[in-house]
Amino acid sequence: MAPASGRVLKAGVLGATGAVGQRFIVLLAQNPTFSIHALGASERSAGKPYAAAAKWKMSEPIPEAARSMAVTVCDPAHFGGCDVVFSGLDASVAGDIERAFFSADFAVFSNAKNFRMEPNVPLCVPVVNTDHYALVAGQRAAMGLTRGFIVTNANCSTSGLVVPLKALQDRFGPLRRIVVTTMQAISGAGYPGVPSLDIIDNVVPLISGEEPKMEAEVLKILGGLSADASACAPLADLRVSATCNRVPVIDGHTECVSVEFAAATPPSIAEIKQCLREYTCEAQRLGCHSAPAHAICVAEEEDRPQPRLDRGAGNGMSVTVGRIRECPVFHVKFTLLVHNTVLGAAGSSILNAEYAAKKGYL
Ligand SMILES: NC(=O)C1=CN([C@@H]2O[C@H](COP(=O)(O)OP(=O)(O)OC[C@H]3O[C@@H](n4cnc5c(N)ncnc54)[C@H](OP(=O)(O)O)[C@@H]3O)[C@@H](O)[C@H]2O)C=CC1
Ligand SMILES: N[C@@H](CC(=O)OP(=O)(O)O)C(=O)O
Repeated sequence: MAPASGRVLKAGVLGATGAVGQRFIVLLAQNPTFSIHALGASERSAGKPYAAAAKWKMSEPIPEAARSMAVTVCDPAHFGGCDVVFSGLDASVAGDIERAFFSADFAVFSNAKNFRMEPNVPLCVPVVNTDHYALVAGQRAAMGLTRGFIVTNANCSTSGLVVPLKALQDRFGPLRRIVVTTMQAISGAGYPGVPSLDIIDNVVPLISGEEPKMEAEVLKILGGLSADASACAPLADLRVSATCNRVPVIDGHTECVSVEFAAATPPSIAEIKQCLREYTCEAQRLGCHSAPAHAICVAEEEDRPQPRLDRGAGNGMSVTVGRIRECPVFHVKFTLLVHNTVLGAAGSSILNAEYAAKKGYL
């Protein structure tokens, strides 16, 4: 995809050495819209070549474009010339560092939780709610910025969940109640993450802070904006209950979902499957490079989706939905799979930035 400006955009990556940062490097090195221009991490990594600073965990080799680039601290002064800055920073430092970058007029695309629930910050899953970019104008006006803004992407489990929910909401009207139980991969906890003695041969029924995040983020993403587009307007009538578990899978979060529609007569299972198959989004229609051909892949096999078999769907940008069947308590239940570091993290940030480029925000 050529950006609106027709030139390749220079990208900086904050937190470039971490689990999400490494995924950014792999994806950006293959992306025609961006070139890798600057890499930032902590004082521990600063001054080292990227290959020495990152404990590389991707199955792809370290891209040549980044291998010998020097890592710097995350100071805007080191990111001059960047058209866009992607953040895979640890949440303990992301707030102050990301604020410093957008205050310095950089366009920031963040994976961290710190700004997600700010009313004037788009919490954008790029195959779901790119209409929330309308908030950017007010953000710039409020802060006196000309080029800078911040767009966040969602928690990795939220990112998968909202895709089929958006398709169902658009076609069949408001949803009333959602119950979701996740089985989340260990890469979601970053590196070194969960100790091996905790996770091998085991399931851990707690991911601290995850459940309230999911429950709140869904309402913001599926909601609208205020009439003057200055703030988001989260859904008020949808109730979401999440239970989150850590399982011994490397990549790919699996989620069991039950949905109740607000309508008295719910759609049939056949109508629901057709709706999910037919779902398309604006990023696809604009021809953004990272937009998957199918935002939702409907699996007909009775034992799918599975993380090892389905996490690569759409290069990690599709959500696979299977086991779609009637729910004796709510209306429908299904199982979905999302690649947590692609659509659930770096891939969404990159598609968000491709969308921003197409729409003239960059
Ligand atoms: N993993 C996932 O599936 C998802 C993660 N996220 C979010 O993305 C972010 C990154 O997660 P993840 O990659 O898993 O985490 P990691 O712990 O693997 O990586 C954290 C990164 O932050 C850097 N960092 C830590 N402290 C500092 C500091 N003081 N100054 C500058 N940089 C610092 C680290 O650099 P160094 O190597 O030098 O220490 C590293 O690059 C988090 O906010 C996380 O919540 C969101 C969705 C999904
Ligand atoms: N907590 C998620 C990953 C993550 O970091 O999410 P968040 O950015 O919402 O804190 C997981 O462990 O799988």
